[in-house]
Amino acid sequence: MSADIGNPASIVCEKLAFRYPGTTANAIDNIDLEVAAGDVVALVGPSGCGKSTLLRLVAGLLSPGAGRLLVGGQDTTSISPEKRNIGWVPQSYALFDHLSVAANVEFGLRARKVPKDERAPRIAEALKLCRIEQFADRRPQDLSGGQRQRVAIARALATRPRVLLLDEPLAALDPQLRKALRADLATLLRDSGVTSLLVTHDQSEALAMANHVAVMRTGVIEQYASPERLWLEPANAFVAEFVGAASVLHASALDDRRVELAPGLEGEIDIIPAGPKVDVAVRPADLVVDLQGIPLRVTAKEYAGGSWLLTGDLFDGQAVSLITSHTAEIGDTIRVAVRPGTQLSAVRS
Ligand SMILES: Nc1ncnc2c1ncn2[C@@H]1O[C@H](COP(=O)(O)OP(=O)(O)OP(=O)(O)O)[C@@H](O)[C@H]1O
Repeated sequence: MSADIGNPASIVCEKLAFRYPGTTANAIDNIDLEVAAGDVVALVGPSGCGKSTLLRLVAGLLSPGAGRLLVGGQDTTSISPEKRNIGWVPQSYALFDHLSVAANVEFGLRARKVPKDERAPRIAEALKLCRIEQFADRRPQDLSGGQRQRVAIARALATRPRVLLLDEPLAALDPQLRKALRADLATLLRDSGVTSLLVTHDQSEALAMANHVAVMRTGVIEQYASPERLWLEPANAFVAEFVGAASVLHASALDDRRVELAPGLEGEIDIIPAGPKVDVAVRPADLVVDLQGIPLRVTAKEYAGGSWLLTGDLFDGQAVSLITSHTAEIGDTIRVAVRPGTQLSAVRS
């Protein structure tokens, strides 16, 4: 699919900045970002980092304080939100419960003043793409959360947007459904061919759904890369910790590839270190319980379904987590080593 659903546009932010009136800091600060036409991109980061603000700027609900925003190569400064041809899927879906699914989708077309005779084929096309044709006559309240989400997406896609913006698209679903539906949603977005920009605060959702991920912190983009690159080559400790649930340890280089993460805890890294000291991302799957290993005093435990996520302090004070089938109590000391065969990621900057 589907050249006729939309004609996807690229999105380019050049030194984009925005400050809310009455505040002293920029909510978005000097952002450079290039989203290719047809790409699926996630904006991810902790609460308050500026994800929704960036989405609202692209939608035209806010105007940049500085910098430029181009959609399809065109500077948006002089294009009103209605003329931008951008689809918006709000977090709550904002469906009309008194209207059928088809009428909800038609609503978006009416709002865009699409002539009546063009509406029926457009509605059919959007319902088909979202695989909800069979629900055309139902009310949204008689659908599951996942199906309601598809109605909201169908309503946006029927307008043949050049860009689709999704604000926390899975937030209204319960946790089990969230995980089950994220692959479905990713497939739908890719099949639609529309450039999609989605906001999430959940790094695992961003990695699972997007082709590229912008990791944000306090108004800036810390790294913009494919999920794999983010995982393998985190630009800094924040990205490693936020995206990979990693602890960043200050290690000493032993030779070309081997490092000492803490006294007695050695591992291999993926690059030749530039100097005697190197920051290394250590993720929960990188460590194992090992009687020959070094002591770790357990400070927190969390059941992770068949295994435990244990967090603790190494004796030099650095905190790490590991996922293990061994259980331990808070306050216990266990022994840990780097999982044999693991290549740890050096943090480049
Ligand atoms: N209407 C507003 N007036 C003033 N400040 C605002 C307004 N909306 C957001 N902000 C501030 O701008 C910054 C960015 O907010 P934004 O809503 O974009 O963050 P976010 O990453 O989407 O957060 P969340 O994940 O919690 O939704 C925050 O510091 C926030 O307090």
